[in-house]
Amino acid sequence: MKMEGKLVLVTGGAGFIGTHTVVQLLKEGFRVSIIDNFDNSVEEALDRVKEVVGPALAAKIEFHFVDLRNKDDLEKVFAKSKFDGVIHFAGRKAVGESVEYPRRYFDNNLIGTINLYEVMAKYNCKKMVFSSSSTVYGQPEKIPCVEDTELKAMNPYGRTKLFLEEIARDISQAESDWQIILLRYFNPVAAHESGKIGEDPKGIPNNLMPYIQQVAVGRLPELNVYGHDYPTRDGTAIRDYIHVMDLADGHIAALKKLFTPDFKGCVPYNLGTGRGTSVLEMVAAFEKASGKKIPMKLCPRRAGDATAVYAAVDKAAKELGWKAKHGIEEMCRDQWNWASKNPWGYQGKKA
Ligand SMILES: NC(=O)c1ccc[n+]([C@@H]2O[C@H](COP(=O)([O-])OP(=O)(O)OC[C@H]3O[C@@H](n4cnc5c(N)ncnc54)[C@H](O)[C@@H]3O)[C@@H](O)[C@H]2O)c1
Ligand SMILES: O=c1ccn([C@@H]2O[C@H](COP(=O)(O)OP(=O)(O)O[C@H]3O[C@H](CO)[C@H](O)[C@H](O)[C@H]3O)[C@@H](O)[C@H]2O)c(=O)[nH]1
Repeated sequence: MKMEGKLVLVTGGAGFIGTHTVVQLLKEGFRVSIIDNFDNSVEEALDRVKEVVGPALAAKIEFHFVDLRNKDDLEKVFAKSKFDGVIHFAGRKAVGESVEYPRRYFDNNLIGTINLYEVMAKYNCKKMVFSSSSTVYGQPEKIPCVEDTELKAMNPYGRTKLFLEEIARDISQAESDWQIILLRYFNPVAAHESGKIGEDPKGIPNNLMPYIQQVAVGRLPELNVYGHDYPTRDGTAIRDYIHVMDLADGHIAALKKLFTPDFKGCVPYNLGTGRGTSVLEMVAAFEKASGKKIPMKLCPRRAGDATAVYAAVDKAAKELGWKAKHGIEEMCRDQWNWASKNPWGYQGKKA
């Protein structure tokens, strides 16, 4: 299907998954309009995206410094351009922070998204790809997680994703002209093969791969392994890590699906590999890819962590024609390529 020239609004386009998806959208022929407030990102990330795609495709990007919670600013963006669809990444995503500051999460994730739906409706733009998360499966009783199992939130961040899924379902039930795809990401890792863009968390990382990366480059002394008494093959917890470029391609597949005449309503899809990897296996793969030793400390379990989570991948394969291509070795290779070229992230080491 020809996507040439279609204009997509990407909220949170300066963030980790957003930057990688913008690269793939441009390569696919889309024009891209980005909204971001740099709450968890920096302008340099967008300059790097332009470097990666080159000047001809870079000319197809426009950027709006807008906070989704400001509905008037959001309206101005919609008043200027007619969008063919929206990919909605913008939001806060740290579980621990959400437990400590729940209102921050309800304010940003809920109000921002509700504003977006209101303005999309007003400007008759009704195709949406929404960033959901495997967090909506809670502590899954059955793995692999299939899309139509009962959903459960374990913390305020997870609750915002669950509420926003429910809101999407309600809207599409009441107004049949909406077409919405909910993408439930498993554990996104790695970086673009160029090593020019990647994940650059502010402060001490919460997630495993950015933490390992910072140990490897000497920013942190050792990795705390949270839990070594899980009923798994080596005692550490199991997750479904997915290369961010596969994830980006999953968004292209979802967007294309929204442009097919037969697509109706609001449909969830898992984006994972279907394969589980333990913490120790991930560390070993990273050590091999980087040639760096990762010192580790075995620690008690982290509150709220599930033993094992991985995706059922058949639905996305069958209905979106999408499958993850990269394995753990390639994920670690590309993570290290980004880390070794940018040990202190986009902005270098602060004096
Ligand atoms: N990375 C993961 O592990 C993961 C897993 C599952 C789901 N998700 C979801 O995917 C989405 C993208 O995640 P990411 O890892 O790229 O996060 P990220 O923090 O790197 O990117 C989010 C971007 O949104 C922007 N933003 C936040 N609030 C905004 C607002 N009110 N207005 C405008 N811009 C705003 C931030 O500045 C940032 O650039 C999020 O919704 C997240 O919850 C991420
Ligand atoms: O320093 C660390 C960080 C993590 N882990 C372990 O590594 C595994 C993965 O942890 P992450 O924090 O990287 O990922 P989670 O699966 O806990 O959760 C992340 O991915 C989910 C999607 O599956 C949700 O989106 C959630 O919001 C997001 O934080 C867990 O067993 C965790 O205990 C460590 O041992 N040490």
